[in-house]
Amino acid sequence: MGKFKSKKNFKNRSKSNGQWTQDRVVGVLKSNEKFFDFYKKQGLVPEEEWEQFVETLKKDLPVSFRIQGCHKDREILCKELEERYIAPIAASGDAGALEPKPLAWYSGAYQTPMSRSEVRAHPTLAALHNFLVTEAELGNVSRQEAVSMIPPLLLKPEAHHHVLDVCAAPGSKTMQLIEMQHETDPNPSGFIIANDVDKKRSYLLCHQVLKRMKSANCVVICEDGALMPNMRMKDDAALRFDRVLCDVICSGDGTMRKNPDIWPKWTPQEGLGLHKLQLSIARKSVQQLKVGGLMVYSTCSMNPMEDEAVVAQLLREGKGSLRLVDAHPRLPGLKASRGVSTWKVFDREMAEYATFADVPKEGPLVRALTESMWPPTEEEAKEMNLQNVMRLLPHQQDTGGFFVALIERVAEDKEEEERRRVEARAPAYKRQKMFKDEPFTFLKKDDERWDDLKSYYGIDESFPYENLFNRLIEGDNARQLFFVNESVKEFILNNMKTLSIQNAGMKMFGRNENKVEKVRYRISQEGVDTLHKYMSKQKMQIPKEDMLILLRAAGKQDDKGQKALVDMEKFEAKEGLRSLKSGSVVLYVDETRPICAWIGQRTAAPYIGKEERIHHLRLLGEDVDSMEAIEKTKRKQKAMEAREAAWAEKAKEEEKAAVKKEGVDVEVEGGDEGEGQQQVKRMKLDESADEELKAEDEN
Ligand SMILES: C[S@@+](CC[C@H](N)C(=O)[O-])C[C@H]1O[C@@H](n2cnc3c(N)ncnc32)[C@H](O)[C@@H]1O
Repeated sequence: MGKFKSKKNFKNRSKSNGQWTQDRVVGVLKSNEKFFDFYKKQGLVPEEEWEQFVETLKKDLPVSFRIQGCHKDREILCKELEERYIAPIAASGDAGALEPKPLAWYSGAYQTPMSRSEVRAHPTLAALHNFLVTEAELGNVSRQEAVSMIPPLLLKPEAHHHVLDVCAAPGSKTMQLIEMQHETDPNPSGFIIANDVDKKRSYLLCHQVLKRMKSANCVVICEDGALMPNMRMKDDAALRFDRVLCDVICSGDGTMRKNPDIWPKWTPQEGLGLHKLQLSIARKSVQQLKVGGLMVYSTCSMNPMEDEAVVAQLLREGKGSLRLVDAHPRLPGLKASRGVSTWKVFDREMAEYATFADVPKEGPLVRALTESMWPPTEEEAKEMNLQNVMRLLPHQQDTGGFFVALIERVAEDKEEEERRRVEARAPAYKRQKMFKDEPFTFLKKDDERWDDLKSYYGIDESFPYENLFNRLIEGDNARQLFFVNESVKEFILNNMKTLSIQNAGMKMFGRNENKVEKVRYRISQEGVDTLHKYMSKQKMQIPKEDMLILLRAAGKQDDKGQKALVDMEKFEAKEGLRSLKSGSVVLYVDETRPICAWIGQRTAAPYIGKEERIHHLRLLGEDVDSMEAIEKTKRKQKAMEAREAAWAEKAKEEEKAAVKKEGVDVEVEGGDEGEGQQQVKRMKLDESADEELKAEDEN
């Protein structure tokens, strides 16, 4: 349906009242008769709102974002955003440039009616866009779809809570949960277990969530949420969670504004096909909840098959142990429809089946459909209170479509308890996972590495060094040391034999490759905020002007393309700096904002990434617009090169496939592909997948 062959036909845009509308984008016709028929018949959208519903779905998704709730410089960032980036847009008088406005229901969150590509391309919004990109890379800003911010807000995790995020990648909600745990306590005693069944996506959680959030209380695991092994804490005590987020895989018909290719593909079959999987993930997830604990079940689909039908079956199976909490009063200012207790079941061709008994007993349908897909009886509906859930329709506040249910466990699930008791009696080897990961080795009391670090950096005895770990049995040679809080350590030690734990916490030290230095590890910027408070050596306050010299130079390169080192003579504090040992140091103007650096006898250089450098310069009052513009150009160039390389690779593959098809044995230039070439190819494919996931993560 609706695919256009020529690129010329791709765009058919018009602009009215300062708002873009699009009927077709990148070859996709934004229309689908089955979709319209299905949603009209479900009656989820009031008749008088139908036109507006459809019109909104056809528009590109507006850009929304929020400033990290627990960031120590949140107020400065909010002020910068308001005064430096938003106010000029409002003052520009440009009718096509619409400034972001605060969301009524979430402090620190904003939305502009403009789409991502419009914001990126509009000159008046260029500085804002660059600000968002830099700060999002550091986790200080989250470029997250507005409705996707709702589940963590309903869960409201507290600092001491144990939280499980069952389907976590790419991780925007995990980041929000981590943030919320840190809002009342900078060192929360609880933890967040972020899980995803997909290995690659769980790596993404490690690379983006753990790295960006710099938190000691998050663990990434890779398990099937529908078969999640039971988890334990000290003394073999069963681990039950205070909060569970079950943001399941879904048909995503609420994301059509962002993913227009869903339009032609959509049929009722998508929802039917996912219902069983969603139910099995949700069923296992709700079993992880302690009495009094809360679970959010959410989807970015508006289809009752994936939404109310799953929730209703959970309640039915819960036999009174679960209660549906009214989510609506918890977020005043948010417009949402209430859930429904009746809906219709259609097959792929839109044939309706009034009851499960009406499904033909022969043929594929009887295997595909289950009784749980049908609405509850009147009697059941009275008990279930499905009106308590939220359905967010795109036209209600110019967002994507979304569904959220807030479920409380009010009593133990007796059958589940019995299952767990039987399982606990099984011999330990039967409970172990099939594949072994690198073990987590925590530093011990007599660990030489700790003595080394303690004396070199003057780290106070009160620092919980036994919460540092590496991923090798013979730890002495480990490349990195990570730091976690006490409860994460307990979790890892009690579950690493049965769970596939990918990584945890923040990187605090990286191995020193420079043989001249007298210490094995240098300090990593990710861990410096936590560590520097315990340090008495290799740390120094410097004047603001010195810090500016250091950070400005960090972006420059010398003639040979090497990072430029700053001549020590340029610093006002040169005498003090020379009194430190050559190597890894922590420098600051204001002690709340330390940065890692390296000093030698004659030169110095910061040990931080480019975004971190821009961020620190911004906080020191420097105008960073031109630096961010340069970074944007570099990103564009890199993306273009990656695209060209991918096309070249694809063309080569196609050529090879065509030749093979003709039965001709061709010799690839330079001979057969060796293992090395194949490995490079695999790495390239991995990188391009990473880029795709990254793009998905950024709205
Ligand atoms: C809607 S996305 C989650 C989005 C995420 N919560 C966020 O806010 O960034 C669904 C995720 O579920 C994962 N998934 C699919 N089946 C799963 C299963 N059986 N167990 C755990 N995760 C699963 C997918 O890999 C996907 O990353």
